[in-house]
Amino acid sequence: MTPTTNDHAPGIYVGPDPDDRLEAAVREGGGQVVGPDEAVGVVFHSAADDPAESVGLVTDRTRWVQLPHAGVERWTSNGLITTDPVWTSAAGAYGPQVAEHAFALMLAGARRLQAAARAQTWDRQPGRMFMGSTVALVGYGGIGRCLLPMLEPFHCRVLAVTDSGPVDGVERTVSRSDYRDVLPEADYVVLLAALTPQTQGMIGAAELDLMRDDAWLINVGRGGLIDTDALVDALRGGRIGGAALDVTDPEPLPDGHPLWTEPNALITPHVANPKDAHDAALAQRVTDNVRRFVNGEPLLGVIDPEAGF
Ligand SMILES: NC(=O)C1=CN([C@@H]2O[C@H](COP(=O)(O)OP(=O)(O)OC[C@H]3O[C@@H](n4cnc5c(N)ncnc54)[C@H](O)[C@@H]3O)[C@@H](O)[C@H]2O)C=CC1
Ligand SMILES: O=C(O)C(=O)COP(=O)(O)O
Repeated sequence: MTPTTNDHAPGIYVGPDPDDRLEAAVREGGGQVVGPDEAVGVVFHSAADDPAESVGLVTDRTRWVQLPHAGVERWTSNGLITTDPVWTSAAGAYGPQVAEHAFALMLAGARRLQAAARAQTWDRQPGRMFMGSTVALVGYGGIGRCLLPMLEPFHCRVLAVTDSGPVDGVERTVSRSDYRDVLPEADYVVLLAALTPQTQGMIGAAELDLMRDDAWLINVGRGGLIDTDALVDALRGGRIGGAALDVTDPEPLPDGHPLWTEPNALITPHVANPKDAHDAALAQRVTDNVRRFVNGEPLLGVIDPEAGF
């Protein structure tokens, strides 16, 4: 650890294990790296996987805690998030890589890549064009904002579910409580919402029935947004076109689970945020937020304990 020369820089603890890259990110933002007892800021890196254990590192001196995840349901559901100290997530920081993965899953569904990869025989069943599709973005946060411009060259008609008002470049915006309205229209329903008590199981049997029978359900948010048993039934009954999921419930998806073998299901094992891209984006978020903390400016990704994200 290189000692900082500025004694007035706020003390930030990076833990629970040392992490050279994040310590460098703290110094880059104008903080100094200190032990947990002296720290006014705490930065947890991706190894901080046990909320209950990690929360013991937050002390009476702590004024700010940075989590490494965009989705923080494991922390909010334990009631560990407060407004004092303020807690921040990495919401939005992983937008480019996760949006790219969501885009890949849509194209794979359109072009039947999951079927071709499994076929092992010259079975010439064509896919379809993605160009000109109707895409519903269910949740419009950091990932949604990165996905929208990727759809533009494909001349997609985009519907967005958000309570933040009309979105530029989107044909129609509906409020969160009306999200079911977009389901019958979409060729691709893309789940990008945080997992909260309101969004848990938001896609169940009734919502799958609202979807077109050739529509694909894409999930890069959290597995718990979908009722998995209802999805398996809908796929078996041909009630939707297919499902491409980077996140599942349960997760990890156990070997032998029906989703592994459903012909129109495509599973990637929570890899939308590759490690190199994750680490670089988290370091940048830490630098940005330390700089804001030093300057008394609003932090990025402040978690609302009531809303759950
Ligand atoms: N597959 C992966 O590797 C990754 C998954 N994620 C997941 O994606 C989620 C979104 O990430 P970001 O866009 O960065 O976070 P974000 O916090 O910027 O966006 C979350 C969005 O959820 C929306 N939302 C909340 N309640 C809703 C409701 N009832 N109906 C519709 N939308 C609702 C919010 O309006 C917000 O726009 C995260 O919460 C996380 O669970 C994030 C990063 C990587
Ligand atoms: O940040 C998130 O919410 C993610 O899903 C990214 O993956 P992780 O939870 O860091 O393994």
